[in-house]
Amino acid sequence: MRKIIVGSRRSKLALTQTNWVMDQLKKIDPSFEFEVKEIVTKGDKILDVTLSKVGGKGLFVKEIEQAMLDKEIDMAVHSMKDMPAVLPEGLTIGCIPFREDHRDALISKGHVKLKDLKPGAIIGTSSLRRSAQLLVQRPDIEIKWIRGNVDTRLAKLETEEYDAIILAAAGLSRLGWATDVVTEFLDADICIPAVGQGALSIECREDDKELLELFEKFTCKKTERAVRAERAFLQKMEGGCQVPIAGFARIDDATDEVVLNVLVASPEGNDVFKEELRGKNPEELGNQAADLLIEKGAKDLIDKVKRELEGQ
Ligand SMILES: NCc1[nH]cc(CCC(=O)O)c1CC(=O)O
Repeated sequence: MRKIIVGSRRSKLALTQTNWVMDQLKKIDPSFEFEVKEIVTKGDKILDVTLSKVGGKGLFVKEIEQAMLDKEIDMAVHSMKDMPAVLPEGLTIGCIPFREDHRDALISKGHVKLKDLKPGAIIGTSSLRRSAQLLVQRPDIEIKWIRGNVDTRLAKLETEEYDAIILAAAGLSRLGWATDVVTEFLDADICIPAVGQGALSIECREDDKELLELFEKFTCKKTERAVRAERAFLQKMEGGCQVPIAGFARIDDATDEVVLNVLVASPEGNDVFKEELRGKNPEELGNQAADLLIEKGAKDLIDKVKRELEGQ
């Protein structure tokens, strides 16, 4: 019997996801034992600054990865969308389980839909991706940054001046919120999700054969293929948090192709580069999608936003 130490952030969402994965793995092979080790990451300590200004995605993941390399922990469960495009040497995403809801959800006071919100309505989000795409639909609304975990944000909708907030549907359901809190699920034609949104990433050391063998039985091949296309796109696009970038792929069962929707936009939603591509090979498709956006001018946009940030 091998005891696996599972590193997790201390947030309710992280612990819920981690415990769920541990239960599932235990069911698949009862000869493994699992124990959680909580790790407080930099991203959890910084609560009052926009994430993009303090170093983006990696913040939630880096310290957990270091603990894995140091063998203090054996594996970790992350929200796929929090994973940087490139992993440190020696670690691998050993398992991508079945992805449930990939969509963003609008939650508004009085259940008013996006198209019916009054002009000047205040929407809470701290995601450039969400704000840019909302502004494309509704240039007359106002975006106000909001921070905190999912439950905190829902509380702020009640107590602060927000008319609506946007959250990932997957996070809500994992935390036990019934779908009726959601006013409107936003489909990819309105708001393309973040790369990996709704999916989980189970990370371990590359040479941990035993765990990798176990993970194989918990992998969802379709989700894995889709996420590989999304992440290839992300990597090629060099997307940090500074520029709104979105990518979502699904499998078309009729043709067995990966269908990838991607977007790069200016923060205000004035310039939008958006494409849908299909193909058999996920990595090729992701690269192709990035090349296409770059050719259309998305790279200039990214460089411009980077220069503006550096000049600040
Ligand atoms: N930004 C933080 C974050 N990281 C993962 C989720 C949960 C959903 C998911 O796994 O994609 C959330 C909450 C949210 O965006 O509403």
